[in-house]
Amino acid sequence: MESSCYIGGPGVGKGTQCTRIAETFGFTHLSVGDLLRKEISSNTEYGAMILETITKGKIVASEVTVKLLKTAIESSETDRFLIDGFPRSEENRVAYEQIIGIEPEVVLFFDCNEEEMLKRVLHRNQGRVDDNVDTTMQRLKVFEAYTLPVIRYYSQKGKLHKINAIGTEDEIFERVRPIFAK
Ligand SMILES: Nc1ncnc2c1ncn2[C@@H]1O[C@H](COP(=O)(O)OP(=O)(O)OP(=O)(O)O)[C@@H](O)[C@H]1O
Ligand SMILES: O=c1ccn([C@@H]2O[C@H](COP(=O)(O)O)[C@@H](O)[C@H]2O)c(=O)[nH]1
Ligand SMILES: [Mg+2]
Repeated sequence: MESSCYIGGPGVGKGTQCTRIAETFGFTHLSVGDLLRKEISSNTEYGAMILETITKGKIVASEVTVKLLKTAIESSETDRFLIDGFPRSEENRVAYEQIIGIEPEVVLFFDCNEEEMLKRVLHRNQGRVDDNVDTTMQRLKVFEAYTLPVIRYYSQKGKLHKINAIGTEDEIFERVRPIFAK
């Protein structure tokens, strides 16, 4: 199995770029946020807890997210994955590595200022419960407190690619392309 992870603040453009990377380089795109939203819309045992956590901009317990990821990976016919929006905390990272049993080959960190991220979230228009100022401010705090340590970890391991996420979608994709076009 081959995998790469994509992290960055709210609305920075992870999903947008992941879609293009997956299409261009033949990966299966797994968005952990989408897996969680599916649990809400399917009213599963975790649905209510996930809705509350997402609405507050907090991080869902690793046991739930890793379980969802494991099921998605095991039910896929491919073995090349692109994991969008995960790991969001050191706890997530350790749980993933223990349960799935491997580390991602590369980790992309999309970097952008908070003002632009907020603007992108508020213009998204997809009816997401977390696309509002209060939740986004909370998500930015969670990102600093819990996700930055993950970024530091992968940077120390030499796996991190920091991508400047300011510019057009095409410009950003051209910054990503050389990582995979080997
Ligand atoms: N380079 C860009 N410039 C301007 N807007 C962009 C850019 N890339 C993506 N967007 C837009 O910003 C919004 C957020 O993008 P996207 O959903 O890809 O972000 P995300 O990082 O996955 O966010 P989240 O973590 O909240 O899921 C979307 O409306 C998208 O069309
Ligand atoms: O690993 C994860 C991924 C997501 N969440 C929760 O979902 C929302 C939205 O996630 P997106 O990746 O931006 O779609 C996020 O704010 C978290 O509340 C999570 O807990 N763990
Ligand atoms: Mg997304």
